[in-house]
Amino acid sequence: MRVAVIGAGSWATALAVLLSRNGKEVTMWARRQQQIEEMLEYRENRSYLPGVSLPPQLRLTADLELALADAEAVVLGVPSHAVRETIKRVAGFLKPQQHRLIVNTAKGLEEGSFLRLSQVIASELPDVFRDKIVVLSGPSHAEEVGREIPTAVVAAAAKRETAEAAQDLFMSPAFRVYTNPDVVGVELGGALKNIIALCTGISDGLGFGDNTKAALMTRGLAEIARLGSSLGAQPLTFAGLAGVGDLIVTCTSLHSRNRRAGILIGQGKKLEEALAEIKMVVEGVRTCKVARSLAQNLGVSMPITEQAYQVLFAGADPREGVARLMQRGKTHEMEEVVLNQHW
Ligand SMILES: NC(=O)C1=CN([C@@H]2O[C@H](COP(=O)(O)OP(=O)(O)OC[C@H]3O[C@@H](n4cnc5c(N)ncnc54)[C@H](O)[C@@H]3O)[C@@H](O)[C@H]2O)C=CC1
Ligand SMILES: O=C(CO)COP(=O)(O)O
Repeated sequence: MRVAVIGAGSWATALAVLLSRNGKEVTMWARRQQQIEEMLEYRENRSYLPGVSLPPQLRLTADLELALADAEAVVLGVPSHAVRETIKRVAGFLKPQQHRLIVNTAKGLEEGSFLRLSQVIASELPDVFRDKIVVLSGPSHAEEVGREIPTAVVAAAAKRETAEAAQDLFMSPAFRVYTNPDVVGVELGGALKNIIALCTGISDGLGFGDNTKAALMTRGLAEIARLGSSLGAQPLTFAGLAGVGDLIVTCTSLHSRNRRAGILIGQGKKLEEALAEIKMVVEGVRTCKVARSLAQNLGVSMPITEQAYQVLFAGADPREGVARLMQRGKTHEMEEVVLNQHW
């Protein structure tokens, strides 16, 4: 299968390399010609994925039409805020008979519309492409995928054959792909865990310990599942790779951009300073804003997200944010379930 990978950041590059190693004919598109020249010169994406060689057969271009010309699968690897403008441009070159798979790999929610990214993509494409949209998510840092470190992810689509087509495309000895019909849950798990990763980073930056991290991750998962379920996700999806799996990797890995940004904020840096230092996209920042508004609109309780919002956007002291979480009114661990069933 011929594949166009749209974007040339760390994740797009790792996936383009993986697909090339899988024997696919891959063309990777970057919007800046200068980045293409750098990658052509060094056969390496030194800015976003240093140390990983680009296979000789991987084609590189800044010409979007050329990238899509003979592709059958399109893999979108741009950050969430760029998904709409990018798919709008891509749409102009898509042909229903030829382009059989549209895979989104970004993790986020659209600001303003509150849409999941597969919904953003669907809204910009003719209806004939609806069943071809797949979401790829799960615990998968580019730095490790680029080095063929064993990784397992999820491909979610409304139609089983579509998810299986993505499974066949990406599956390799070091990259295992499961399918899941719960597109809503898989997308929300991937987007919302970034907020919690920022928080565990902040906790680490403040010098708190493993207990704090475990508490944030577990209670973070509870609020992810609460918002997710209220938006139509299957609760069990959050116990899978796109839920707790991605939460674990992002909250504990030093590769995580979200966690690293959080550490800097916990150490006293302003949000802008932290983002400038990380250089790559820190999706949890935008997602925090969107998730907080969504939770407020739906009447869903998300206390950790609320404190993250206060710290990121309202100038709250992170230490006070932690204190407010610890000293909230008393509650039951599984209020919705246990209170209805036993008490
Ligand atoms: N890096 C990782 O390990 C993983 C990242 N992701 C997701 O993939 C998405 C991309 O993340 P990364 O590759 O880490 O980001 P990155 O910061 O490494 O690269 C972002 C790339 O997008 C380009 N870009 C920025 N604005 C653009 C625009 N308006 N139009 C076109 N291109 C634009 C940048 O020039 C850069 O090449 C995010 O949603 C992230 O959550 C998902 C799984 C793993
Ligand atoms: O989603 C990711 C890993 O699965 C990437 O997380 P970060 O953006 O925090 O690095």
